[in-house]
Parts: sequence; C-alpha cells; structure tokens
Amino acid sequence: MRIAVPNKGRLHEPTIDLLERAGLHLENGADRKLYADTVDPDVSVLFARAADIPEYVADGAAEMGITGYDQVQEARVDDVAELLDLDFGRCRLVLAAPEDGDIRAVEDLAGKTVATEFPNITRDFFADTGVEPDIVEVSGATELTPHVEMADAIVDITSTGTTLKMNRLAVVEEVLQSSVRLFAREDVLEDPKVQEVRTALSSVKHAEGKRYLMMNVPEDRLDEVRAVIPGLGGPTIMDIANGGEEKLAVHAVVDERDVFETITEVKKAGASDILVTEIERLVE
Ligand SMILES: Nc1ncnc2c1ncn2[C@@H]1O[C@H](COP(=O)(O)OP(=O)(O)OP(=O)(O)O)[C@@H](O)[C@H]1O
Ligand SMILES: O=P(O)(O)OC[C@H]1O[C@H](OP(=O)(O)OP(=O)(O)O)[C@H](O)[C@@H]1O
Ligand SMILES: [Mg+2]
Repeated sequence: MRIAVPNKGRLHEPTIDLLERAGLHLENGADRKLYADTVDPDVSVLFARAADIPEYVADGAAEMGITGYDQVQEARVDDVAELLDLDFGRCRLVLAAPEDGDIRAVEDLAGKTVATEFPNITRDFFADTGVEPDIVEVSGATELTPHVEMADAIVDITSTGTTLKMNRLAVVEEVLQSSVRLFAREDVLEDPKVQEVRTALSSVKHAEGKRYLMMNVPEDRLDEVRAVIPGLGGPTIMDIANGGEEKLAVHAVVDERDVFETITEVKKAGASDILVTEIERLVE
C-alpha cells in the first residue's frame, strides 16, 4: 500500500508531521528520495508534486494520496474518493482583478482574459455563470499577469490575502474553498490497510484541540465533580485503593478551550491533584 505525499512546498512538512504523529514513522526517507518506507512494512510513501498526486493515485503509482482539494478538483480524476478532511492547507481559490480597474463582477469579464494555474476549475466556474472569458494557463506568479497585459483577472490561491494586496488585486468572487484531503482509489476503498491508515490519521485529528484531564476526587464529591465536566461521553472513574480516606481517580477528555474553566469548576467541586496532558491519538 503506497501513499503519495507532497515532496516539497508548504504541504510537505505538515504532511510528514501528521504521518509521524499517526504512528507511520518514515524510514530510509532521506532527502530527495522518491520513496520512503514506514515502520509498517505494508505502507510506503511516494513523494510527488502536490499537483501530480491525484493522477498518481488514479493511475496506480500509489493507492492513497494526500494533497489539496483544489488539486484533486483540478486533476479531473473520477476514480478516486475522499476519505478524510485533514484540515490544514486551508485556502480559497478566488477570482481577483486589479483594485483600481473596472472589473467588479463576473459579468465584467465577458470577452476578457483570465490567467490561472487552475484552468479546469476556472472553466467550470465560468461555465456556470454563462460568461466566457479566454482562459490562459500559467505555471506560477499568476498575480503578476494583470500588470503585464497578459490578463484582466486571475483565479488563484489566497489565504491571508497578503499576496493579492501586495499585487494591488482585489477579490471579485470566491471560486472554491480548499484544505488538504486524504483520498484513495475507489478499487481499494474497502482494503483493511486503507481503513487502518484512515483511522490512524483521523485519530490524530480528533486528538488535536483535546486535553486529557486527571484528578482525585473524594467519593462523596463525585456527583458534583461529574456535573461540571463537559464533553465526550462522561469521565472514567477508578477506585484508588489507599485504605482510609475514600478517593477516586477521575479521567476525562475535554476540549482545549474548556480546560481553563473546567479546572476552576472541578476544584470548586472538590477535586485535587489535577493534571492536564496532551493527547496523541483518539480513536472514537
Ligand atoms: N497560501 C496558502 N495557504 C494555504 N494553503 C495553500 C497556500 N498556497 C497553496 N496552498 C495549498 O497547497 C497546495 C500546494 O501548494 P504549494 O505552493 O506548496 O505547491 P506548488 O507551488 O503548487 O508546488 P511546486 O512548488 O511543486 O510548484 C495548493 O494546491 C493548496 O492546496
Ligand atoms: O494569501 P497569501 O497568504 O498571501 O497566500 C497566497 C499565496 O500563497 C501561494 O503561493 P506560495 O507562497 O506557495 O508560493 P509559490 O507561488 O511559490 O507557490 C499562492 O500561490 C499565493 O501566491
Ligand atoms: Mg505555491
């Protein structure tokens, strides 16, 4: 089973990091190699350009792939299926035009030219609007094209908006929202290994933003403490055999944003020795 992952660019590091956290530690993956093994002898990694990954999966060079939704859409492959939204690499594809120009709406582009690295997505976008500009495919620095008379507008990626602003471009309309996805070829969807990889990656995503709370609680205060612990299916309660005073150990998974308030509340309710730790993986 092979997973195609970005070989460089902004998606490379976070993808490797995610695989590592999911327990798929890379081996023999020294820089600039095409393949790497993982600790799981049945799973290896193929490094490829973000834009090529959907095709590599569709064509059989890999069974699974990790890349941006924008790339999956642009590649026009129809025999792959999405398994998981990995929730990083969040960005938008937008139609943008010079701030001080006269293109304010999609309709203003009739008979004009739009430059993009995403010609398929762009063509479909305009097909839905009934406006038919010329579409020019470029392979980078798209933001410059309106300033060198190559195009009247662009369809390009934006996240913070800094690049558009630097190039004095303004968003006319959103075309697509993207984030990184795990996907697989349809003929391997039911393969147990594919499901195993999916579960491992999703367990990391589930654990993000969650904390594990441990505390000691006198038996007669348990109900009070339990009442103020939010979240996931109620706490786990264990007897601490310490002869004498009856104390219980209470463990719970809590949203990170609730931790501060929960600590205050459980302390008030009688808990002591409160411990907060990160969670590596959480299989629900
Ligand atoms: N500014 C951004 N913020 C968030 N995600 C982004 C941003 N730019 C790109 N992405 C996501 O990362 C993917 C790959 O972009 P990246 O810039 O890393 O590679 P690339 O420039 O297409 O690759 P190459 O360097 O091989 O040409 C995009 O398709 C998109 O999904
Ligand atoms: O809204 P912003 O936060 O400014 O991000 C948008 C920019 O990010 C990407 O480029 P990248 O930095 O990946 O460089 P590249 O052109 O070499 O791909 C994208 O192509 C935009 O140019
Ligand atoms: Mg880029």
